[in-house]
Amino acid sequence: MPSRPGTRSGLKAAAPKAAPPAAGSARGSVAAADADAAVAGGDGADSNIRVVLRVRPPIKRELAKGDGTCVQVLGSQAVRVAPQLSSAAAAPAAGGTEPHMFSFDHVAGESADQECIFQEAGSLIVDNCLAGYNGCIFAYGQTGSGKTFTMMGTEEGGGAGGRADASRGLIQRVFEDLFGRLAKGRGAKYVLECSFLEIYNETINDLIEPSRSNLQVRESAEGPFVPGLSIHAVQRVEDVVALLRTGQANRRVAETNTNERSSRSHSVFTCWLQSKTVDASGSPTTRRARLHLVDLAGSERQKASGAQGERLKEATAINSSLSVLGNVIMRLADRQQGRARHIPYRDSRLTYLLQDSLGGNSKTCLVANVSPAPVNLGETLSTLRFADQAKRIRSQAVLNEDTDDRDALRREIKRLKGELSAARQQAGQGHPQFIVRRFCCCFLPVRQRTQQVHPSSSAAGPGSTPA
Ligand SMILES: Nc1ncnc2c1ncn2[C@@H]1O[C@H](COP(=O)(O)OP(=O)(O)OP(=O)(O)O)[C@@H](O)[C@H]1O
Repeated sequence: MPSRPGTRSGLKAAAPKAAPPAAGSARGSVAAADADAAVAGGDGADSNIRVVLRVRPPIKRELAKGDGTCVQVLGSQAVRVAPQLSSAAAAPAAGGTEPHMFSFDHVAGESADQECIFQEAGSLIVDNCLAGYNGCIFAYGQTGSGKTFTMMGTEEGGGAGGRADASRGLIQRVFEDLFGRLAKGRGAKYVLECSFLEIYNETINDLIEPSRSNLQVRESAEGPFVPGLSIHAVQRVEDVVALLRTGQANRRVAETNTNERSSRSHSVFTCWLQSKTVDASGSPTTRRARLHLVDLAGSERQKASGAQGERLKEATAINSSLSVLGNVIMRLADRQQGRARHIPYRDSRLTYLLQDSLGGNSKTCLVANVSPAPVNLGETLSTLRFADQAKRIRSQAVLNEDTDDRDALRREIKRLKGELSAARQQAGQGHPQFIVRRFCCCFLPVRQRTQQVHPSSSAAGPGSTPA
């Protein structure tokens, strides 16, 4: 089983409701992790958060207004933002203020398709995951900037389903790549399990089994986890798509002035992978990785979104948790420059749950989404500043790998056999009690030794602490 706190705490892996695994077993024994590919993948333990910027095309409403654009993509890594830039003209319009320049690992313009975003944001994370590193991809940006489009694709319910559909999202593509790579393996085994939750008004709810609501975050040696969350074994991409559909259907979505289908909660799709490979000499290696795929709710200005009542309450919770996220990122970036900083992870459920992915044991990629419309200039600049700070954060991912060193085991067996044969020889010369004592002294704690080998001994009285 993958090393995940839910398993260790005794939580049983729930059977996937939407897509039962192939008959008999929850384990993926049909395919194998390709050890060579897994080892070759990954980019080492230390790396900065990778930042990919995606500028979505103008939507109908924005085109109808005819305001042009405020974002200009300059090559594959730079972007310029100014109050009014037409996509044809490079210079800011007359009276425009100084443009703001930003650079990122990759900048995807309006024409970039979903596959391009997968190649830039997902592919390396899959490499790292197979190599045994935890990973996280999170989509950030103002409401209506394209986060859900990026992560889930267009079809309602998550992922477009058909593999030929070009609009399927990043999460589906990550699993297509992952399963494809696992299937190329030779003889090794893997186990893949997933969960899907939302953080709505600071409450954690299970998106696959909605009766599991108001869940808590706990910490374990392997990072934060959510006890009580249902966990589902998956064996093929279709299982993942079914989970995404079920979860998206249960996620809170509502119409606002700025987005017809605005996500009112943060969603976190998590998968745990454990793969076991055997090298040419017969030595097995087990690798584990946890991958968070996060579609954040978008920041919104009350005036623009027209939120009232329940919508306003949601917007306030969204904005406040995003503000904690911004604060965490700012402080982590400060810390990178040598300034001592307390990181307020516990100020929101989102940052508490994702603390490992933000400043710790994870390979993380941020997909920052922006709208090109001049009316969104303020929000676009704020997203770009957030992304600019995120790219300065360096995480130290830990390789989750166990290698059984057969040679070492053989040497140990040989040594123990030698000791046993020496003890036998001595036994021929001494009293049998001596052998029993010698054996017990090796394997029992002092107190038990005293009581079992010398039941009448008073050297260790009741209540005394073993040495
Ligand atoms: N790259 C893109 N190409 C075409 N259409 C896009 C693209 N990105 C977003 N859209 C469209 O823009 C609209 C808003 O996108 P989406 O719902 O993904 O935004 P969001 O950031 O998730 O918003 P919210 O935070 O309110 O949930 C949708 O109609 C979506 O189809």
